[in-house]
Amino acid sequence: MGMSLGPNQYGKAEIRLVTVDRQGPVHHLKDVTVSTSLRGHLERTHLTGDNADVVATDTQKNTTQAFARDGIGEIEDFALRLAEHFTGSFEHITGARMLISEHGWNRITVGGTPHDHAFSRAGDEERTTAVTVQDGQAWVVSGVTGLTVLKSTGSEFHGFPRDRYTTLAETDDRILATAVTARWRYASTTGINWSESYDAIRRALLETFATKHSLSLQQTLYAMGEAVLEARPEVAEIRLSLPNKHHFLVDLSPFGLDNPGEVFYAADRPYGLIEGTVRRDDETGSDPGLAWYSLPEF
Ligand SMILES: O=c1[nH]c(=O)c2[nH]c(=O)[nH]c2[nH]1
Repeated sequence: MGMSLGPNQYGKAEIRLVTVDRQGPVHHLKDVTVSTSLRGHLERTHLTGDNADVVATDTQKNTTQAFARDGIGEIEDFALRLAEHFTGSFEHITGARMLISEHGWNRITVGGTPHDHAFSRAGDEERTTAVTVQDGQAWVVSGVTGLTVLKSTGSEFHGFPRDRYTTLAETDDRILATAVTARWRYASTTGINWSESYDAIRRALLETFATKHSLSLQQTLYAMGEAVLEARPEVAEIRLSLPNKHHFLVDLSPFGLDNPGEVFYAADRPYGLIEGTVRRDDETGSDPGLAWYSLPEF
């Protein structure tokens, strides 16, 4: 039977890395998880077990740790540094994908003052980036995940088709809640202030979720993506994955009580999952298939 090796990559997954900038009395903390993947001419190890072209995953981990010695900086820059190092240093490694998620820490406030070196974890929200370098070209797809939001009114859902299996009541006032996963592809990989861009995109997502009167989570998804593209010219396209965190009105009638939108059951499963892309008409862009390949949750 004829066969050959198809697309493949390998690396070290979920390297946990915490750095402390202790140059002054006020320490700065960075907490990231890095996954490295290398691609290239790797037929030999797969077909014969000859490892002459294999940069060990242990070496990838060590390199990541060593590169953090003088600080990680912006996760996008750190990922680009690593990807360019691996592709530039080994002839048979022609591509690299670095995934980084950054976990937030807040300073503990003591008597109203932020403490110099004590922190509390910021919760489930993470800032993410996926940097791909392939044959000298680079793509940056950054994002946010675990951004959990809820609005207690300003959401309706009605007008959907009814068949013999439809039981859902139409509503003109419901809770809308989701945990936003967003990933956006930057049109360029240089000259961007990554943090400023991230903060502005996050703000646009939140403000639109809050202010857009919702007739469906799909409509809200599109409006959130549109707001980001309108506000940020550096973003070529954005993808959103929005689990509909259903809040069901509890039937209090067995207790002789009405329930005018006061008491809800927050179901965790199953959940609706609304996903979509918003892109510019004139965006021909780079190779999105490549840049999105193997991203978790898509
Ligand atoms: O915003 C929504 N979109 C749907 O597609 C859907 N389906 C459903 O049961 N509830 C909802 N809500």
